[in-house]
Amino acid sequence: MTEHEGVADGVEANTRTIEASVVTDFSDRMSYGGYLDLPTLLSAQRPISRPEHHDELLFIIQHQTTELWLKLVLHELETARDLLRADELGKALKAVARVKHIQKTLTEQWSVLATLTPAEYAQFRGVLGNASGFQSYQYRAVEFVLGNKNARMLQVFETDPAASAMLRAALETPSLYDEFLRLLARAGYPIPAAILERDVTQAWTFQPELVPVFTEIYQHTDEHWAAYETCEELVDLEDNFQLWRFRHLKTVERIIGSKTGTGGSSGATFLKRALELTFFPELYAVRTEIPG
Ligand code: HEM
Ligand SMILES: N[C@@H](CC(=O)c1ccccc1NC=O)C(=O)O
Repeated sequence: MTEHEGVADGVEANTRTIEASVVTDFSDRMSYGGYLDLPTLLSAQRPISRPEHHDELLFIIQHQTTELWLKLVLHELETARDLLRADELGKALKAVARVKHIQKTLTEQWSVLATLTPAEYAQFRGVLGNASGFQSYQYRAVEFVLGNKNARMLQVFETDPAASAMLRAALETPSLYDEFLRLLARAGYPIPAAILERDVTQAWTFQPELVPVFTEIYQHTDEHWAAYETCEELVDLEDNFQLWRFRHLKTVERIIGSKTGTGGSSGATFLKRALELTFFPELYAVRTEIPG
């Protein structure tokens, strides 16, 4: 046993001796909480139910952690898109790999919220008014970067100039898929000019002329390895995105059944329709074309 400032510690006391070299004076130094701005972060959970409902904190933290991860997803996808524009394919794939791990974390995270029962949620759902995840501008920006553009989604942000400006920029910027196709064209792949010059503010729709291009890539993978690998990474992104949507739907069904949403939609029925949206339809169509 060792003695430290008169307090017994060590193995017997089941405490750890703090080494003398450990820094304790932060009057003039960067600290953990200072660097991370914890006072701001940890004062941003403000339940509004009165009397305060125990489970509202879970609800808030589930959403805030999702928004934090979405901030990083957006940052990485924008970087990946810019790297594709600069013909830096390897670096772009590195960013996509990180996004895939975040998506898995976000999908897993639904199990925490699923511990909220219908009766518990009903006790504070009323205070949410018309607030809804439908108004998540970061979620919408991620959909836009992946190519599912929809100018009508900007309507709900009319009273939020910063969110509107951010989303309008995302709407008007070529998507990750647009930049991949442009990269393929620069590398000599026969991507039709009309696709390369498309109005990038419109939602991507299925382009049958691309399927033979991808079929060639998928049938002769050795000759087209970089393109092939990128295609499969994009399919992973879409697959992961759909899994998140599916878990959202199933969590919603178990908590509010088929009630209408606070955002004004039909609820689960509306969310089910999102499962039919697709980012990279040609990369799924190519599967049908592989002989065998
Ligand atoms: C008790 C938990 C939840 C319920 C009951 C719920 C319910 C709903 C409903 C009914 C909608 C449709 C829009 C509406 O009319 O409100 C919706 C949309 C949405 N929610 Fe949730 N939600 C829950 C948790 C979450 C969480 C934790 C997130 C994470 C940020 C989230 C993100 C979204 C997004 C992004 C949309 C728009 C989806 C789309 O456009 O397809 N939701 N939610
Ligand atoms: N749309 C949900 C409410 C909801 O989940 C929500 C409310 C405020 C802030 C974020 C939310 N999350 C997802 O929609 C509902 O209808 O119960």
